[in-house]
Amino acid sequence: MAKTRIPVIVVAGFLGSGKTTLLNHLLRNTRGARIGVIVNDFGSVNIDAMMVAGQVDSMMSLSNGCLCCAVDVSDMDAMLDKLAHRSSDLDVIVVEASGLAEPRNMIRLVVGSENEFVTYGGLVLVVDAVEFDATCERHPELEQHVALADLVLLNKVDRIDSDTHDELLSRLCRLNSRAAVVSTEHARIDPALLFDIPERPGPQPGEQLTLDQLLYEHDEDDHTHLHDGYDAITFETTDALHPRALVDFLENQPPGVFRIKGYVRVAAGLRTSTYLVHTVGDHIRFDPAGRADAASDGTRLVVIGADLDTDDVRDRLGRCVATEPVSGDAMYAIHRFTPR
Ligand SMILES: Nc1nc2c(ncn2[C@@H]2O[C@H](COP(=O)(O)OP(=O)(O)OP(=O)(O)O)[C@@H](O)[C@H]2O)c(=O)[nH]1
Repeated sequence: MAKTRIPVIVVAGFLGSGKTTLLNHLLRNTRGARIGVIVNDFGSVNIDAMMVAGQVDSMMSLSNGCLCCAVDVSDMDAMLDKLAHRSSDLDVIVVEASGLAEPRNMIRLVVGSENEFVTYGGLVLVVDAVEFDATCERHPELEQHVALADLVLLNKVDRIDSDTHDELLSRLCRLNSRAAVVSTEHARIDPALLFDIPERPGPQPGEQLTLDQLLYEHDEDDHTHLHDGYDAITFETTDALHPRALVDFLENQPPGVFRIKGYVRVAAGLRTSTYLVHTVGDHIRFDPAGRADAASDGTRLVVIGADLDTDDVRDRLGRCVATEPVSGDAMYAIHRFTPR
């Protein structure tokens, strides 16, 4: 089967909002995922320690200038090419934009990449809960950045009261009703919300825990559970789905959804086909599933997000099941989102 493309996640946020804190948190809680990192400079990321512990698998840094201003698509491609190639075993690449970067430019660099082994994995915007109002006054473009985000981390909620918290949540929701908003302290978010956690075998009895596992368990002891802020809903059916109904669901996702992934079996004309589907925010991708794929005899989708209405998500997906014969050209709805 073709190599799965490596998602490239852009992390943006105004100066001091907590981007580096998020990156360090993800690197300490990789849960076995292999992470490649592109940052402006490694000054504040504890890269040496991470390297020694085997937490960071590959890194690229732009030591002078701002990633978004100084880099054009070919520069970004040169960095991505070093991380993502045929023999790369990375699960995800995280690009940390500098605090003044324009997220739209960063997205353009990733989406415009000609590297065939990567796919855009979404924009994570870190918002400083304490400074949001003041920053918006000085830099109104911050509101547009919120509108672009696929996942908003409302960070530093330890420093605001619950009324302010509620107000901020509704304001962010007004600015972007589509994105999942997760409130965090010190950017502690479950990495599973951002990237797939690989199913690699855990330590056998008598085996030592890796530093990753030790760090992860340590975090779990000290703080609220990382997965408190989000839901993962699984939808399974052996009935084939209607391609147009499915695409309509994916293009008009329920509020709070951040990612959708899994296998779908769709029917059109006399054919049923199975695809691997992956969405993050507005970005939808269908890859034909290989024949030998064990999961290819039905639909199994996982919908991940914050404050999801489980019944609504299941009902809407249930309504995607094809109840009548579907015309063959309905498959074009999906072909719009298959790789060239
Ligand atoms: N109280 C509190 N402090 C936080 C939280 N998250 C981050 N900080 C602190 O805020 C400061 C800025 O965090 P960084 O992660 O460096 O922010 P950044 O977005 O990478 O900053 P730039 O690189 O300057 O854009 C640091 O001192 C962090 O320790 C939080 O949730 N609560």
